[in-house]
Amino acid sequence: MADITSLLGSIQNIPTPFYFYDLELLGKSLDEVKKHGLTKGYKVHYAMKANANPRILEVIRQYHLGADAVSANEVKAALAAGFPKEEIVFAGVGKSDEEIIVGLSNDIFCFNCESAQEVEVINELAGKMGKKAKIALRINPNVDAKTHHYITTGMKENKFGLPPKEIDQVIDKLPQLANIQLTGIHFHIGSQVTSLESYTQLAQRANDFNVYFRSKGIELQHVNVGGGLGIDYVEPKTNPVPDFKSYFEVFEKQMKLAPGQELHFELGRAIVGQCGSLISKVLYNKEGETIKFLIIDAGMTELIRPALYQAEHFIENITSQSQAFETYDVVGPICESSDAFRRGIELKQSKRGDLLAIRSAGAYGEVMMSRYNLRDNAKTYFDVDLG
Ligand SMILES: Cc1ncc(COP(=O)(O)O)c(C=O)c1O
Ligand SMILES: N[C@@H](CCCC[NH3+])C(=O)O
Repeated sequence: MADITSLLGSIQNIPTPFYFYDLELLGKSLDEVKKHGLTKGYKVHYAMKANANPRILEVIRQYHLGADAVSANEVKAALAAGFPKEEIVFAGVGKSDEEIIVGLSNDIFCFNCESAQEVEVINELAGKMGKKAKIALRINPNVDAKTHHYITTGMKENKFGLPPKEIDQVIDKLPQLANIQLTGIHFHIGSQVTSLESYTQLAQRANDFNVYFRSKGIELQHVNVGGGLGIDYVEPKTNPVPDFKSYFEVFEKQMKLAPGQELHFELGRAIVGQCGSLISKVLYNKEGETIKFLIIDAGMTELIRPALYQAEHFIENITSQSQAFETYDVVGPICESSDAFRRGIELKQSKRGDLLAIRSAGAYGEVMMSRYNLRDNAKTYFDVDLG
């Protein structure tokens, strides 16, 4: 495996902090997606919001995944990376008219719609352009994803998906919407989901809705069960590839599709999460009354997940020669108290100049960087270019 620890000789002069991507590991995850998902005839649209680095997109495209975009710019980035237009889904709770027009002009596969009003707006814009837009309705399945409350999306009352009362409203209106073709239904229960039981419930709810639409005379071409499969943030080195086999098996066992109906997925984090590490240098050791701080040169500007969701990423000192361990709070340089990566963790004794690897940073890392404090964006490096 082309991990950063085998490339230390090549990275000594790279300015920190930087993102390091292990494309070999990315390939291993994609091999599993292919083996347990694609070969069963499932369509997987990669959720680009997790990581839209062009090199990452290029690798993912080689495995013939489609793209799940949530902005016009993501649609454009998918096209630029070579994803065929008929394999691009455009999702998102608040698509602007301009963004919808980008999707329509490019004849993308489908818009995942999240309100009755959005369906009408797409119909109107498509009409003006002389097009027929394919849509899927995102339905709120009311399934508890048992994940952080900031990233659970499928419960009864939240901004995502159609509230149940709007489903019939859309179905009843369909005959008047001449520029809309309803081709599917869509669900997504949340992110970093580790309970397969939640997916079993989702599959059962998806079956119920599938039957309901058929009872209304609507033959759906696809059922999209979203993404959200979680990764192991605690022991990323033991479990570098998520258990795609068990994940896809849940749907294989549970889904009752009509003949010819396709099953679609939108995975992001599970595909790219473990292949990225944020590499940062120790700037200072500071001793409080009881706490030993390691002040490092990466902060919430490079990886916001700990500050935003109290997420805990595995951290290791990859250059220390010491055999002794110490307990540290690893904190960033930003003027915010929440700018802390981990508190009270054991690391090899660390000193100014040592390099730390913050693991599992391939998803929602680089894409969520900010320039707060006018910091420069971290650059990205790939295993295949080093060593
Ligand atoms: C609608 C939708 N689809 C797919 C995803 C991808 O999720 P994940 O990266 O957790 O697989 C998300 C993000 O949670 C989402 O909101
Ligand atoms: N950005 C979040 C997840 C949100 C997923 C997008 N719907 C994270 O880092 O975990």
